[in-house]
Amino acid sequence: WVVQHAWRQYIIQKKLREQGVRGPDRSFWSGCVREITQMKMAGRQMVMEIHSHDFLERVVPHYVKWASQYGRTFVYWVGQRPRLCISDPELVKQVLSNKFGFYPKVPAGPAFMSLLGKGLVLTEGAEWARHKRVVGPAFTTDKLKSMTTTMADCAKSMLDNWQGKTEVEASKHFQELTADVISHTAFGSSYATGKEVFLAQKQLQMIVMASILRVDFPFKKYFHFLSLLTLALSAVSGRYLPTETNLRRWKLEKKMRNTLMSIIEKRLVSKETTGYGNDLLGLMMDACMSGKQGETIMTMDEIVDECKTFFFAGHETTSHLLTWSMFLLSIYPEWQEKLREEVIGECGMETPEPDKLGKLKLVTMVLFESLRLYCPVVILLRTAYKEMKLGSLTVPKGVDLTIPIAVIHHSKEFWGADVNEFNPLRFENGISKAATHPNAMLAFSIGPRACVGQNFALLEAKIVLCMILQRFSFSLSPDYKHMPIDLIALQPQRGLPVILKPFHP
Ligand code: HEM
Repeated sequence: WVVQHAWRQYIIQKKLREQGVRGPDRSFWSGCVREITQMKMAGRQMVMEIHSHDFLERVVPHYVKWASQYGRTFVYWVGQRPRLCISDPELVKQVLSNKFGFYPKVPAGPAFMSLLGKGLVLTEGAEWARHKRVVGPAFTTDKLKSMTTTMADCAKSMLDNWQGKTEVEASKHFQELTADVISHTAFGSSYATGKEVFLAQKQLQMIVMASILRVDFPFKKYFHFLSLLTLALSAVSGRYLPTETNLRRWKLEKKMRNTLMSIIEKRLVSKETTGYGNDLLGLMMDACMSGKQGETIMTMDEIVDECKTFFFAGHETTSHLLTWSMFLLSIYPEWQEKLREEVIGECGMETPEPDKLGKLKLVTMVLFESLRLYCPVVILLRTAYKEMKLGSLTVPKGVDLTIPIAVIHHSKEFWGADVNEFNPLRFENGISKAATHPNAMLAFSIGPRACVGQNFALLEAKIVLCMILQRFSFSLSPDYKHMPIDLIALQPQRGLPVILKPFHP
């Protein structure tokens, strides 16, 4: 096994080197993981100036260092796996737009699998297409419009809670709000039971995050000598041994599954009288049962996994979009004013209606600029299913491809000299004209695997921002520390404390 791996690594490295692709030194077992961890740990000590949006040295220091040493396309190793970093949007487009599945996602580890299940995010090929047929219809424009009132109601209860307060930790409130929205829109009247699933998933996520941050080898200090043994042990204990963490994980997984199954079974019983319901779950169940000749398109277990996927993919990312937008509007009060004027001009002090939301051009531009500067998803990973031609490169089979979204979003080459400045007007003529390459904006990814929930997220963020602007003016608290960190998604390491003042027109 060792010889086979060593040979494979040698061949891949040789093929890439012959094409001029270079990269840092690596150890056979851990690749470049130690160096990456050290650089990231050092990055985490940095506190940035509030108006500086160039967080790459802090969040992805290894890309900055290696791109400056080896050029924009370089190779590094994570354990046994080679990762080819590509940050040219033309190459990125070729990878993400491939319709034949030649660049599938890198297989998820057991921790992510337990968080998301085999839902839309983690499936491939025919299985993915089957899921997409069921999930896609739940996100059409009409279906989204019908969710506007629910979203506004959830935002209203958060803002009622802000009433009378002079300071709030906004990121915490946004996490609760987006969880509320997804629980309501996914489960409608079964919202309270649905929220239990969400709470279990949150705890599961803590376990996953802890395992990402902790390099947990039993004999860490003898790592060099016992690396094979320790890797094998940690792989086995990570998955199968009844360690304290695994026991907690299994218990939470069971709780999530049982709760979701009970909601689904109730819907099956009430189908004859009330139908499956008009929420995301109901729409999925409807699409699922309406196959040709009554055939079932997805099993109950698959619907359970899809619900987990919505929760996970749908609430964290959107809450960070809201957090970073609020941060930016706090430090650029002139933009806060412009947006308030636009919102009040279109919607007055009323709850925003779907047709009015479409007219809020400045709000949309600010959300895009926020997604560009502080993209919640920092990198995408794919793998070459077979030897592939990519631009002038031949990518050997089995090489993983890293697409560093944050690096592309902060590249002068595509966004111009003001790349690290907050300039929403760059989106005046739409996303495809904002940069020198039409696909330089990758916050929701592109191609067949692009985010299915992007319109949901933008709608929710618009409604919430509008309602905040109608009721409050806000600025950063002196306690805020500008420390963006990538913990599954990009977020402020110490939250976002903001000072609130009631707004009266
Ligand atoms: C600001 C908010 C959001 C951002 C920045 C975001 C970003 C992304 C990105 C970059 C991907 C591609 C991941 C990859 O290829 O590895 C993705 C996929 C996905 N997102 Fe989102 N997302 C957001 C909100 C949502 C919401 C609200 C939902 C659902 C309610 C959602 C559901 C999904 C799903 C199911 C996929 C997988 C699609 C597929 O593979 O076909 N996302 N998202």
